[in-house]
Amino acid sequence: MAAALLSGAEYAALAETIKLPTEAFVDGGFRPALSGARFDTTNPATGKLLAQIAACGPEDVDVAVANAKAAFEDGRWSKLSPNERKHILLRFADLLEQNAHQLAVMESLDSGKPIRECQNTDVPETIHTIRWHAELIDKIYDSTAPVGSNALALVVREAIGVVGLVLPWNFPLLMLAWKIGPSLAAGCSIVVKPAKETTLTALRVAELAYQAGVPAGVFNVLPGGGREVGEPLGRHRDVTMVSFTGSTDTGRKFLHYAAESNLKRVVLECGGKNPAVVLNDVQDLDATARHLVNGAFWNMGENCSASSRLIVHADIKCQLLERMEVHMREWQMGNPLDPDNRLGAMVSKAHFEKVRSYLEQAAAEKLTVVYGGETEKGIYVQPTVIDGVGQDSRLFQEEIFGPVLTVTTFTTLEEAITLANDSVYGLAASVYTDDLRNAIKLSREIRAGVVTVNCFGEGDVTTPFGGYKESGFGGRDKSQWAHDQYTEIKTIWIDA
Ligand SMILES: NC(=O)C1=CN([C@@H]2O[C@H](COP(=O)(O)OP(=O)(O)OC[C@H]3O[C@@H](n4cnc5c(N)ncnc54)[C@H](O)[C@@H]3O)[C@@H](O)[C@H]2O)C=CC1
Ligand code: BAL
Repeated sequence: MAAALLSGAEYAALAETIKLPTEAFVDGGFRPALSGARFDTTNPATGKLLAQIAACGPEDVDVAVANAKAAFEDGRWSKLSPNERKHILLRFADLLEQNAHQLAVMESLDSGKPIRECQNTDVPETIHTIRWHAELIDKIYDSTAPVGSNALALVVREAIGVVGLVLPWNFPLLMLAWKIGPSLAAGCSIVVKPAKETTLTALRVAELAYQAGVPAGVFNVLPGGGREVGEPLGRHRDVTMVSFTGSTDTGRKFLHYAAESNLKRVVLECGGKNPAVVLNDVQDLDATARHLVNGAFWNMGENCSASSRLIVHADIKCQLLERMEVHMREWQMGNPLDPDNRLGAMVSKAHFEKVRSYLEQAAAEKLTVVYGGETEKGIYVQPTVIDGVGQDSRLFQEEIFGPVLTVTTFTTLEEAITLANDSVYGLAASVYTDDLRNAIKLSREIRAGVVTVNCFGEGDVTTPFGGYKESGFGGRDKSQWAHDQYTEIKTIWIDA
């Protein structure tokens, strides 16, 4: 359950009093980068300096991985019984819950996300994810193979070893949870590399895990850049697996790092350009409009599964856009610490400029801006709907990762399927129809890892999340399938 929202004044007061973590977390304690280097982290909504954070490098990766490996090999975590790990992780979830307001404020300050989302979604989902994987771990059975009576063949799962978890900035807490939940439950030791833009909550979470009883060396966090920390982790020979969420371009690099080092397992959760297909049989246009607005603009569209391409039957486009406009008026934008706001700031000036460049591209292509289209204060982007976007437009093909929804029309179901699948990505899709046969056909024919019908979402912790095509590689986050990522399968054959 989410903790109750505070008032804007209470959040502002809390923001002033929180002691922000600034050091790397290695071997159970905070320590500066070995080089002594630091980088500035600012509040994107105000541009004000929040903290100067340890800027780790390859030498810090070596130390953290050595500690993680020592912890894995001596078994202080990996060889505890699943039940023992479960109890520590449940204590960890309780500590997260006790610090819910603090974590929500840190997340909002660091990323520009609206506090109401941090408090109502990111923090409670993070806690729920840790609890769910903790509860799962002592309920997964190993197997016996169907061999003859002269032997016993066991198929057992074992933790994969030292895992590098490389994170994006759009859901700093939740992506951390999706990866630490199953990896810690399985018994792995982990080295987390948060995005440089959003480091704070990962550091605090590691401290809370240690306080809950996760032993020193098991959960390490190294702030720093992709080149300085991400690449050395990806290339380290003692790292047996990397789980990554971020852009497809960077994901590709981890495959190179693995190929050029120790063939570590690589799991990638990358970009998306997700279609929302609306058929003209849909009865409840208002509910459809509400879901579409949520799908496109939740988290400012900084979401790999955002419904960013509306593919709508030509007959109902105008009515649908009118209904959507009504809902969009409810999405107030501004100070992320004001709980009335549903849209906050873009995560960084650089990302703001990227999103703005697509608004300029729309103008260059002479596309019709139906709603929004403006920026505010050099860091906010209005929720924007752009009509008449053809398949060849960059706006149709490229991941904008901002609050920009393109609109394209179709007249036949086959045309809708072709448009939906016309993407290098295949992460998520939504279909809106009251015809069950059409719902089944579209759900089956759209090449995406998650398809929602008459709603937008990513399922919950019980359902796997990951993509087809260039959206993903190697495994799934969430659900019992996430455990597959972090475990090896071993055969033990015993002759009679
Ligand atoms: N799938 C998703 O959820 C995300 C997608 N993106 C997409 O990527 C675009 C660019 O955002 P970025 O922050 O630049 O994403 P990114 O993919 O570069 O960053 C993700 C993580 O990879 C690390 N990294 C970056 N370069 C690396 C390298 N050469 N070797 C190892 N690690 C490296 C980063 O420090 C960060 O921790 C966004 O505009 C968006 O389109 C960004 C974040 C999340
Ligand atoms: N929406 C959760 C996955 C992601 O955006 O990275």
